[in-house]
Formats: sequence, C-alpha cells, structure tokens
Amino acid sequence: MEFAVGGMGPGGWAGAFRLASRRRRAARVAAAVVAGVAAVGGATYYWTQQADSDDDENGSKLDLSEVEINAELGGGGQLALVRSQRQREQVTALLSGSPEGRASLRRRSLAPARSQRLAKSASMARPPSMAALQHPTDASSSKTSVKVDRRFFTTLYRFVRIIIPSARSHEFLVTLGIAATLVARTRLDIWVSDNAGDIVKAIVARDRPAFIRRCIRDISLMMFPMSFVNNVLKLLISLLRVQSRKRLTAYFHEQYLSDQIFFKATNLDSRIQNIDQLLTQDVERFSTTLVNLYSNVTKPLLDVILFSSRLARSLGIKGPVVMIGYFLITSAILRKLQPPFGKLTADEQRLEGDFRLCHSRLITHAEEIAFYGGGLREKIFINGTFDRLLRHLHKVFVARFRIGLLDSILVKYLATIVGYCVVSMPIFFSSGFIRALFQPAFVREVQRSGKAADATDAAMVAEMYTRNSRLLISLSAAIGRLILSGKELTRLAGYTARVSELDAVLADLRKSEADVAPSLLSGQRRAAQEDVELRALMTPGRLVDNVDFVRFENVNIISPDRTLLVKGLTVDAPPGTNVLITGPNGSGKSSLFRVLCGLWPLYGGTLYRPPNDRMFYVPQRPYLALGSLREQVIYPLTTRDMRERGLRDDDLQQLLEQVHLGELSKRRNGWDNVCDWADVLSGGEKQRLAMARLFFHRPQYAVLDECTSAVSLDVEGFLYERARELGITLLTVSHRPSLWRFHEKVLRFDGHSGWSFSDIRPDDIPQVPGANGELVSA
Ligand SMILES: Nc1ncnc2c1ncn2[C@@H]1O[C@H](COP(=O)(O)OP(=O)(O)OP(=O)(O)O)[C@@H](O)[C@H]1O
Repeated sequence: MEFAVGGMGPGGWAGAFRLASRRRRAARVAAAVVAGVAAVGGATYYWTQQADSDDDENGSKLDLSEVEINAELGGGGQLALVRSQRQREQVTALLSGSPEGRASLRRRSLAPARSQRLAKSASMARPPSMAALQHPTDASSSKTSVKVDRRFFTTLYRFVRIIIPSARSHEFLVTLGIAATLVARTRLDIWVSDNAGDIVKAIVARDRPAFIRRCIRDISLMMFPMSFVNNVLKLLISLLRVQSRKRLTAYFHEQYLSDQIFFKATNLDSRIQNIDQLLTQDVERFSTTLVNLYSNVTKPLLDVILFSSRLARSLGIKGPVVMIGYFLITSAILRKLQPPFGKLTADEQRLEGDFRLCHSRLITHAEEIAFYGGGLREKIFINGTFDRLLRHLHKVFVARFRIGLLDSILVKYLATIVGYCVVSMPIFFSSGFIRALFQPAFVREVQRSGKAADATDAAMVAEMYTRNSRLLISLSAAIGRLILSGKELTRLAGYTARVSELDAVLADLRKSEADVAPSLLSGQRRAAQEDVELRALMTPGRLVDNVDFVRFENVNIISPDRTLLVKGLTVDAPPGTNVLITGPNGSGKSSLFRVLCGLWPLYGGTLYRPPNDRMFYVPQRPYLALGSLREQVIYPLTTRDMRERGLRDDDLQQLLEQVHLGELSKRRNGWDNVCDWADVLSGGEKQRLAMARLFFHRPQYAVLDECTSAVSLDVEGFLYERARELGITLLTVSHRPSLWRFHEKVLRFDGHSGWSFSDIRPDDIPQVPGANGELVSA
C-alpha cells in the first residue's frame, strides 16, 4: 500500500482518502502514515510504497525497486509510486518537466522493461500535444484490463465468433453435441440416484428379487450407455479444444505472417515482448480454458435445473431453494474475497514468456556467448528471470491456498451440513414450522409411491433418504462447480487479455501502414519542440511500386523510436546504375533499405521502385532456412516451384561453382541433405551461398547490405562481376574500398540526417592495399 509524501495540505489528504477508499485492503493502509500532500491548486499526488505492504490496486505485489508514474488521478494530477527519497526527487523533477529531471531519470539503472514503462508513464505526464505524438490507438498506454467485466465479455464474444463462425460450422455442431451429451449424462445421473434409492430400499426390505432387478440387471444394462456417454463427452470436448485452437491459430497466423507484420511486431513495436509464446502457449491455454469453462458451466447448469425439479417433487420446492439460497450467499462471499486471478494468470503467462525468451536467445546466440565466456552472466540473467516467475507462482499458490481453504469449507463441508439438514427435516421434524415447510411434500411422495402412507416405514425412509441425499449431493456439487467456475472465468479473463493484446497489436500494425508503431524505446523521449518538427516530417509518403527504376524523392528516414536518420533524401538509381551507400555506423544505410523494401514506413515524398518480385535483398548475415541444400539456394521458392521453372540440380550446381562453393553439395551429402545450415557453414560460406541465391533469382535490382564482408577480396570481386554480367543493378552498402569500382554513383550519409549523392569518378576510387602491400587503385 502507499502513503502520501511531499508537502502538507488538504488536497493530499483528500487524495489519500480517495485512494484508500478505492481499495479493499485499505484497513492495512491505516498503518501507513499519510505523510504529505501536494499543492492544492496543482493537485499532483505523489505516493510512496511502504516497504512492508504488498498489494497494489489489483492485489498484486509491487516490486519495491520500481518507480512507476501510474496514471492520472483526476484534476490533471498524477499518481506516482516511489520508494526512496532520491526516487521521489527524480519523479518530482520529471513531473515538473525540468530537463534535469528527465536526465536523472534516464541515468537510472532501470531494467529495459522498466525503462520502457517509465518512458510510457512519462509520456502520460507530458502535455496532451506531446502525448498525441504517441501512436493514435496506443493500446499499450493503458494497462490491459484483466477483469470479468463487460469489456471482457465483448472480447470473448469476438473470439467465440472466430472459433464458431457460423451455425453450419463443424465447431457449432460439436458444441451442440456437447450440450446434448451433457443432458444425457445428467439424466443418467438422476437414474443412478433413483436406482440407488431402490437398491437400498430392497436391501432394507430384504426383497431379493427387487435387489437382483435393480442392482444386477438394471446396472448391467445401463453401464453401456453410461460409459458411452461419458467417453463421447470427453471426445467432443477434446475435439472442440483442438478446433478452437486451430481456428484461432489460423486467424492469428493470417495476420502475423502476411505483409511482413511478423517483422513489424517484433522490430517496430515493443508492446509485445514474447510473441512466440502468445501464438503458441497462450492461444492453446485460451482455447482449453474456454472449452473447459463451457462444459464446466453447461453441465452444472443443467444439473441444477434437473436435480432441483426432481428434488422439488420429493422435498417440495423449499429443499432446492434452501440449497440454492445457501450457495448464492456463499458465492457472494467468495467473490468478495477472491484475489484477482485474471491478472495473476496474465502476469504468469508473461513471466513464462520472458523465461522462455531467455532460453531461446541463448540458443540463438550460443556461439557468440561461448566465445565471450558469457555463460555465468547468462546464468545469472536466466536464473533471475526464473526466480521472478517462481516468486509469482508462489504468490499465486498462496492466494489459491487461502481462497481454497474458504472454498472447501463453504462449498463442500458447510454445504454438506446444510444438505443433510434439508434431507432429514421431514423425518426428524413432524410438527411445527419445519413440518409445515417440508413434511407435506414428503408425505405426498410416499403416497405417490403407492405404499401405505406411513412415512415412518423403514424401507421407504431409507429409499427416500438415499435418493434425496444423492440428488442433494449432486445438486450441491453442481452449484459448487458453478461457483468454482467463477475462478476459471477469471483465469479465462487473464488468457483473454493476453490474446486480445496480441490481436490489438496486430490490428494496429495492419492498420497503420504509414505510421510508426508505438515503440516505447527511450529514444522517443524528446523535447516538445523537436517532436513538433519531427511530426511535420512524418507525413505519410507515396509509394509507386510498379515501375522499373528506383528513385527516392524527398523521402525522410525515421526510425521506430522516432529518430530522424535522413532528411529529404532524393536519389535516382535507374537500371544499370549501381549505387554505393557509405556513411558512419548508425547513419541509416540499412534503414534506407528497410524503407525501400517496405519494412519501415515511408515518410515525406515519393518512392518509386519495381514490384517486390523484381527486387532481392542480401543481408550481411544471410538467413538459412530449415531444409535441404537445394532449398537454401532457391529460398524462398520451393522445390516444386523450381521444377516448374524447368530448373534442375545441375543448374544449381553451376551457381555454387560461380560462388566458389562447388564442393558443397558433395561435401554435405547431396542436394537433399537436411541439416542446420546456419551451424555447419562458415560466415564466408554463408555469404557466398547467399550470392548463389541472388544469382538464382536474378532480380532486376539487388540490395546488398555488407553481404560480402566475410568473403575474401578476390572472390568478392568475382561475385560483383558476375552480378553485373547477369544485368542485376546493385544498391550496395559496404565499407570496403575494393567495391567502389563496381559502382557508378555514391550516396554518402553524414550521420546527422544530411546526405550527398554524386557520380563516382576514377579519381574518387579509393586506393586499397595490393597483394604486396603497396597502395593501388581499387
Ligand atoms: N528496430 C529499430 N528500432 C529503433 N531503432 C532502430 C531500429 N533499427 C535500427 N535502429 C536505429 O537506427 C539507426 C540506423 O540504423 P542502421 O542499421 O540504418 O545503421 P547503419 O548506417 O546501417 O549502421 P552500420 O554501418 O553500423 O550497419 C541506428 O541508430 C539504430 O540504432
């Protein structure tokens, strides 16, 4: 919990009480001292977290080292959670907008995620004009709600529509099938209760033929349909789970894997850190929980209706009413005391994702890390992430344990006592108010059974007691399950929040082709003046992608964190004119290609370029796909595509020879051999293979981004000559002077958003060391 700090004044006290009254655990805050108050006029409230308190608004533990400027608290004020005096000073400085405040906050050694949250929070503290510079539909700026509220049901409905698109869909039929099977199962349960009553009655009355009839014949007959119904139910539920997952995964894959959204989601947008986990584990858990909830709610609902009507016949309507009334009160109590399981579930998934991400990063960069001897550092980092997950899980378990204790007492044991009382009322109380309530129905039941109306008949009492108690136990269990599925509902809310976050980000990325995604990197924290200027440069550009030349006209290159890299670029690269791009590190050379290939948004003027299928990109670290050697050369085509083009492995062999890799197919056991090519090839071999891929595709334009940096000079020259022979126009980024002679124009970036574009004259060609060390013209 928090207490206020700062100067004294009535506004702060009001804020303290307002905050306290919004929290159920406010009683504990009583221990916390409201120490300060903000200015009454400005009404800015600063709150500091008390070291021994543990809950934020949603009941989750706050990291005490965390600085968080949370949200607006009405009247233009902000709520800040700070702990130490130093943090308080920093937040105060930040909120007052002083440059020192921003600088000191930047210097803080916060973990990246926290820096991002801080930056996000800070942006909320800025004036509206600056905040508006954020992404227009910035879903991340508000924490995703993880409550069972209207918004949750609306979102859930949308996903259900994806899973069950129409009444004629397979999934709808399965859903109906489950409902029908559940009805059948409830009817069979009632039959079991009735039959149990009859068996007990036969035993008490020593009626052997009746016992044989009820126990042996009837159960032997009914066991087949009962077993069938139970297993059909399981089968249908599993089917629906798989189908739901299939539909949702197809829906997300459609969005994620088209229009290079997968690149934008991971490179241009920092809202989702572990998208792989969302697409795999979270979607699966969402589907499973949803389907489980459907069966866990439908069955008890049916049970409640059918068992109640059956019980009402023997105990009168008051029996089930007493039980249902008891459970309604119980569920209200449990609801009040239940921890925010939805939020806890969403947090758990996020932490699981972080942990997984650490491991996949380790696998991806294993070699580099091993060379650096970074094992210990990685171990500390991975263990730290795992510890965070464990701490969270521990918190969840404790929360479950606490509420589980209450659940068991209220839903199981006290409910049993109430149930037994209801069943035995007509037997023990034969006069007075209780009799008036229960006895008539009981007597009616006895009379209806055709026996003498003697309610004290032992066999009759035993039969009715057994049947009714079984029915009551089933009714209690059904209502209990309904109550407990409330918990499942909050868990579903957690998964829904995760999945809908993914949906929102993908939808934003699809929508905002020409807009920078709301990256929360620290670089976006700029002065207001700079932001306004930048905003003017960020007008969407025009793309003409059906011409056979490349031309940039007054284009601005702006990074996702809103840094202006190149301003007003105008460059003409007609076919046959190779352009070399140079400049300091980080000046925007590769970014030019990102804009050219449509990975980054186009701002400012107009970009003319051929369609994608006539351009090809060769990066410094070529991507080697899973598959055979053949598939590396022809990537992203398939073997079938290759055959359709009338090409054979011999043609590929020629290409490998052109890049001086002729031995590779033999060395690696032929064209069909599948292995992890990224691991088995050296850096230079990978780059040469990538050049063979370029020659295979033979595009009109090739974008070469330091793609021969690991290739020896002689082979590199040969590769560029070959590209020329094939009529491929090159746009090359390289720091190697040896490559100047293969180009006609040079584009120079100065690293301060300036640029120049000129012809390469023979005198311009830099001198490079020759074979004997002397300087010769490149
Ligand atoms: N996804 C991204 N989000 C934010 N900033 C980025 C992103 N990718 C690149 N940048 C930034 O954009 C700037 C330009 O990057 P770019 O890769 O174009 O540099 P470069 O000129 O090719 O450098 P080098 O010669 O080192 O390869 C760098 O400061 C980099 O940090």
